[in-house]
Order: sequence, then C-alpha cells, then structure tokens
Amino acid sequence: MTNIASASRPLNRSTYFDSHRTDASRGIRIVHVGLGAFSRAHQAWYTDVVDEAGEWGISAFTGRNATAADELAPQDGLFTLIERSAVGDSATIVSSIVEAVDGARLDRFVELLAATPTALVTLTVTEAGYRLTPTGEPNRDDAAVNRDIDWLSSALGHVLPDSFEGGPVTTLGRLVLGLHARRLAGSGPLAIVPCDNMPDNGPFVKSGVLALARLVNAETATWIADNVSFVSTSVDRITPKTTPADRETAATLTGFADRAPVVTEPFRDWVLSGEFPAGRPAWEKAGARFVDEIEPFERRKLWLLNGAHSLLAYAGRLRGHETVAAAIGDPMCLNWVNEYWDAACAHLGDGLDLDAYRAALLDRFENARIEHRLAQIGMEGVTKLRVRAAPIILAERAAGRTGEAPIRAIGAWVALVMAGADLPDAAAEGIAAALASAGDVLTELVRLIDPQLADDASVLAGIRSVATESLPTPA
Ligand SMILES: NC(=O)c1ccc[n+]([C@@H]2O[C@H](COP(=O)([O-])OP(=O)(O)OC[C@H]3O[C@@H](n4cnc5c(N)ncnc54)[C@H](O)[C@@H]3O)[C@@H](O)[C@H]2O)c1
Ligand SMILES: O=P(O)(O)OC[C@@H](O)[C@@H](O)[C@H](O)[C@H](O)CO
Repeated sequence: MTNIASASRPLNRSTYFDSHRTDASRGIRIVHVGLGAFSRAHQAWYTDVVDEAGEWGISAFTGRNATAADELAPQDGLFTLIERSAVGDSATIVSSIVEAVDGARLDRFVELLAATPTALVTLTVTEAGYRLTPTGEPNRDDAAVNRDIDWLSSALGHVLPDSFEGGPVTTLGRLVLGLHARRLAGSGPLAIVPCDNMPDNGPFVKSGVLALARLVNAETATWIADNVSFVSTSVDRITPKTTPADRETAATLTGFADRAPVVTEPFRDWVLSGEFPAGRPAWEKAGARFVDEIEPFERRKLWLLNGAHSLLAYAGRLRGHETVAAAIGDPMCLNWVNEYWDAACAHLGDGLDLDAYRAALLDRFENARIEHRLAQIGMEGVTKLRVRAAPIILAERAAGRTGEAPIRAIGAWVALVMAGADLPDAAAEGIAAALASAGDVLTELVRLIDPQLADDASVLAGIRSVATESLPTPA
C-alpha cells in the first residue's frame, strides 16, 4: 500500500488542476452547514457532477468543531470520494467545495448569507443538531438554545452588530442571524434545504427557524416567512466514518495525499420537493428527482433503510455484532429485519416497488467492504427511534396488531441503555433522569422516545419482554 507521506503529491487546486483540467473557479452560490462525510458523498458530489459551467461553488461550514475545515482548507476544499462496491474501489476528486470554514466564523457565514448570489443553504447537522422538540419548537431545556435566544434578542436590530463575539452557537441560531443580515441587505429570497434523516424535514426546520426568529426579531420572522423556501428532501447514500486506512486507499488510487477522503457506496438517491426562488444546480442531471409529494419516498427510506439500521444497531449489537454487514449475515438478525420490513410495508401504500426496494437494501447491507459501524448508527437513539420505529409501532397498534417487530428495536435500545452501554445521545440528561426515576425506569425511557408508546400497556409489555430477555453485552 502507498505511504501517503512519501509517495503522494499534496492535494490542492494548483496540483490537481495543473494535471487534470482547468479550474472552473466556481463562484459561491451554496452555503452548506455540517461539513461531515455524508454531505461530501452526496450534495457535494451531485453538485460537482452537474455544474459544468462552474456556477455553483459551495462554501462549507463545520457544525460543532473546526476539524473538517482544518483538514480541507489546505486542500482548497478538494477531497477524494472513494466509491466502494462489493468488488472494488474507484476514486473521484470532488471540487465543488471551494472553501471549508470553521462554523464559528460567523463573520464569513453572515457575509455569505447576505450576498445576493447565495441561492441555497444546505444542511446536514444530524437530527439532534436542530435542537428542536418533536413538534418543531426550539428546545428551551437546551442551555445553548436559550443562550442564543438571549444574544440574538439583544443583537438583532436595524443594523448588524459591530461584532459577533459571543454570537450564536446553534445551527438555527446562526441561520436566523444570517437571514436577518440578508433581510437588511435586501438580497432577496433563497432556499434552505435540510438533508438530514427526518420526516418532513423542510416544514420541520421551517417551524423551528420561524419559532426562533419570532422570539428574537418579529420583522425578520415575517421576512423569513415571506422570502425563504424550506425544501423537503429524502437523501440516501450509505457513508461510514472515514478511517486511517481510507487515506491510504485514496493515495493509492489517485496519487494525491488526501487528509480527508470519504468512502461511500455506489448507490445514491435524492428526492426533493419545494421551491428554489433563487435557482439551483441541475441536480436532476445526476439523477435527483423533484416531486410534488415527497412523503411516500421519505417514509419508505426512513422506515425501511434507517429503521432496519437502528434495529441492527441495538439488537445486532446485543448479538455481539459490530457492523451492518456482520449483523445482516446473522440469520436471526436477518429474520428480525424481514419482520420489521413486513410491519413497515403494511403502512407504506402502493406503487413504491417495495419488493425491489427491500431486495436492493439487502444487497447494500451485505456489502461487507463498507464498514458501517453499528456504534455510529446507534448514536442519538432517542431522536432516531422516534421517527424510525415509533410510527410503525403506532400504525401496527392502530391496525390491531402487537407491533412486535418494531418494538424489538426499542426493546434492544432499552436493554443497552439499562446496561450502561456507550450510546452518545443529545438526550443524555433525560436518559439519566429516566434511569434515576423513582417510578418505572423502562416506562420513563420509552416516554423520551414517544409518550404515546409509554401510555400503551401492551407496547410497554413487549418492550419489557425484549429488554429483560436480552443479554446485554459489555459497553
Ligand atoms: N452518513 C450517512 O450514511 C448519511 C446518509 C443519509 C443522511 N445522512 C444525514 O447526514 C447527517 C450527518 O451524517 P455524516 O455521516 O455526515 O456525519 P458526520 O459525523 O460525518 O458529520 C456530522 C456533521 O454535523 C455536525 N454536527 C453534529 N452534531 C451537531 C450539532 N449538535 N450541532 C451542529 N452541528 C452538528 C458535525 O459537526 C458535522 O459537521 C446524519 O445525521 C443524517 O441525518 C447521513
Ligand atoms: O446518519 P444517521 O446517524 O442519521 O443514521 C445512520 C444511518 O442509518 C444512516 O446514515 C444511513 O446510512 C443513511 O441514511 C443511508 O442513506
């Protein structure tokens, strides 16, 4: 294997474009927040493929810390995308990100949101990163949300503040600040495009942004309601966390030393619904679909792919597995996944080609060359199970059935939580309070996911039976 330090050239615009093609020097028209692996394998790739005229450069901001910007800035935003199929790897260098910026750089963020050419803000900050309640309100139990509300309430006026010192740290707080600046600059409408795995993500984020804006500046809230389009999306491309070995693979495939390559599967899908008042790249040329009614696609993906992922993340982990491919290779887990899919499919409606979708999903899960770790998928269980498992259980109960298959996912999560497994979660305080409850701990844990489930004695009995019969593995 190539040693990247000694045998590869540095990766940046001058080394890459000298040897490959002319740099289109794209102007920035897209601001992205949440510079993680997925956004690079998905939105950055789609934009790169279709932007032949070099009109749609991306300024990508990190979400929580500067690491991704520190890695990508010396590479001028370039990175290697390794497509990993069951039989081999291929690599492309993606150049649509023209600057990678620390999310704390509010000056740059505000400047770009206020700039007329900026037409889109795309987001991949994780489901929990929106810091919203299940009904789409800013979570006032979250200290960072309250801090941002205080700062924005005092800072947003008829002119922009002189300094952003102590300014917002949350994604929606930063967005409201940027949109306020855009209103003051008179730069016109734009679209916000959340690309996280949440149902109805456009209206959900709209509700959170508007609620936050109303708390801090009524005129900006009205301007947002009139000028900002919130697009709903269903996004799909399995993209695990990058490993040190992936850097070696990138160097071997391209000859460039890339500090931050991304590995992804060949499959990709993007369904979008909503208006783009300031234009957009022709993503459909790379296969994106623009639809009027997104819900069926969204639910199919969230319930079948993400639901099965969460089931494997907890029940598979209890069986001692570490990756999706290992878990789906276990006949017991495979059977649980099929039962889960049967339950979900009963509520997904017609015309979605569910048999073919399930077969393709199995192939994707079985791709053992994609090392998708169950520990990564298992993070943020409260928010994820709320949208991936709870709706199927409720639909099954309404149809007069027990909901045993999706109940298994929550039961396995409860077993792991009660065994003290390492499961990072933004709801950690709520989980700790539930574990310390003088009442029934299991009921309180389930209540965090969905109060309706905690009020159903049959569901609780099902979850209890899974949780107590499971043999928790060590954390
Ligand atoms: N990885 C995938 O296969 C995949 C596929 C489809 C959709 N997604 C969506 O993309 C999201 C990100 O996935 P990823 O693989 O890029 O993860 P990642 O860990 O590589 O990146 C996550 C990004 O979100 C930011 N972030 C995390 N928590 C945050 C918070 N509380 N506030 C603000 N920013 C925060 C991080 O700083 C980082 O920029 C997922 O949560 C999911 O909703 C991922
Ligand atoms: O990315 P998360 O953390 O929301 O969920 C983990 C996986 O289920 C998810 O990343 C899938 O791999 C992805 O949604 C496939 O498109």
